[in-house]
Amino acid sequence: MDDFSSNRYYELFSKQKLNQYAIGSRSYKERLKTLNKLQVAIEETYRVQIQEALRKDLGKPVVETELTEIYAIIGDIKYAKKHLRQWMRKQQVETPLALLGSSAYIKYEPKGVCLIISPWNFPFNLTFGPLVSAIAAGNTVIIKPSEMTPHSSKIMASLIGDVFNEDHVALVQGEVEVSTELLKLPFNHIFFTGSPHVGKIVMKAASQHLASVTLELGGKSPTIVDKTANIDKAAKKIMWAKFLNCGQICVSPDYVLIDESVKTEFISSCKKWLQAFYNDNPKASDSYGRIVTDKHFERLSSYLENAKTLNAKFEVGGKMNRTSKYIEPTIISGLKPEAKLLEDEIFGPILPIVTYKRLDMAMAYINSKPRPLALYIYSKSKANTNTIINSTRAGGTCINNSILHYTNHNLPFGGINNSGIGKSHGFFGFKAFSNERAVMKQHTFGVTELLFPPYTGFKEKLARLTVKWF
Ligand SMILES: NC(=O)c1ccc[n+]([C@@H]2O[C@H](COP(=O)([O-])OP(=O)(O)OC[C@H]3O[C@@H](n4cnc5c(N)ncnc54)[C@H](O)[C@@H]3O)[C@@H](O)[C@H]2O)c1
Repeated sequence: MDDFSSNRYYELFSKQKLNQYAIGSRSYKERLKTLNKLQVAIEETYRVQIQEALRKDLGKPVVETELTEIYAIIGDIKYAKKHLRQWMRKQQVETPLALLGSSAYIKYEPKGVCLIISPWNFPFNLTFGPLVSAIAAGNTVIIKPSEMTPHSSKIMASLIGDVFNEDHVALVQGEVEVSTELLKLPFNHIFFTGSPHVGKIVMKAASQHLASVTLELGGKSPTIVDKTANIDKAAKKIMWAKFLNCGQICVSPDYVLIDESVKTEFISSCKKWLQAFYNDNPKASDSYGRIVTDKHFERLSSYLENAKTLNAKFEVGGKMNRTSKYIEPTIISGLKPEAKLLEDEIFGPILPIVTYKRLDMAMAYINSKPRPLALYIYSKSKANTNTIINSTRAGGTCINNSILHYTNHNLPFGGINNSGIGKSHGFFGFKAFSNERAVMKQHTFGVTELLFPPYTGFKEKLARLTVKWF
């Protein structure tokens, strides 16, 4: 249901604006208490409701919900709780000789009133993940989840209402108009997760108030499989990663670039693993999801039509059912460069296979496209792996696996240019929602005072000395 009223948003925003200093000055222990409250609500009170909502919105199997939504958020909360005291501490920095008699530190202070706009593919994970960073950093927050997963949004609204006062954290539901109205408000920081297309709209709106932004976007994440790779293991991991959440993951392997000499072996291993994962019948399998909306189903089926028109080879799958929004795990080779599957981010259970003759050709292909969020490498060769990493650019990379770099809280998560701006997770998320305030304190007489006007010949010599020696 749309919660659409610009006055209501202005009121909410104003309440949070007034309250931000009280929230921001809460102690470590108080922030910890808030994180604990959120953890209990997710882990205990709402756990079953979260599972049910995701089953209704995305046909998500319970195991996937547990791992990719509940475990992911609880992991974020636990990590933040473990490190928060240290993150909140003043970070002392060195003092250069020229500033003798002073000391300095960095204070991570809350940015203020923040907006989180989240997508539908992991509705809980991608809403609560940034929220954990935002509240750990001491901000107030307005959240706008995706309209495409209404059951999840409803549960999140209820959970947020239970845990927070609305002058600290509030959730508003609705479609594009709601985001548009919210984006008119002078937020201190906007954290957006979604498509590059909408990311540009968000950045433009943010520029009106010079709000800082974190943009977690998408794009085509390539997977290179070279001829030294363990082909069977690579196929197993890629089949898992590609068809998890029906391919509707920002870091899903979008397409495979494979040495032409190992393509046949790879495809036959892929077939074997798909049969094993889904008992040779994904449609009847509890382990396989569905496409989120009719619109996305139509988009994906148009890609398959386009591939057929261009005489591509369907190595696996291709069957669809409009009513249940089912698309079979599908692998396609022999695509012409102009195929839609090689142009748009797929975000669905279709895997194009592109062959290369030489590794440098694979890298040139990747570098001819916008910079990806993730680049995966399957190889036993250290030299090949290093060459690929050094000759390409990507938000993140996983070697001999896919997706899992996302789950390590010690790594920054985010894209580069078209795939995103800024980083999240762990300390990087805390930093995204903090202003790094530079504080310098003069204790005694400062050397710089010797250089105050009037500028005598002695001071000129002193200035030269400073440039030379300090
Ligand atoms: N980098 C990441 O962490 C990450 C994670 C998940 C998804 N994604 C990306 O998100 C995309 C899929 O998600 P989606 O379809 O929900 O993305 P989307 O960009 O269509 O929507 C994301 C959010 O923006 C809002 N929105 C849509 N149009 C808007 C507009 N014109 N103005 C303001 N707000 C608007 C939506 O209501 C939703 O809440 C893919 O590109 C995927 O790669 C990125």
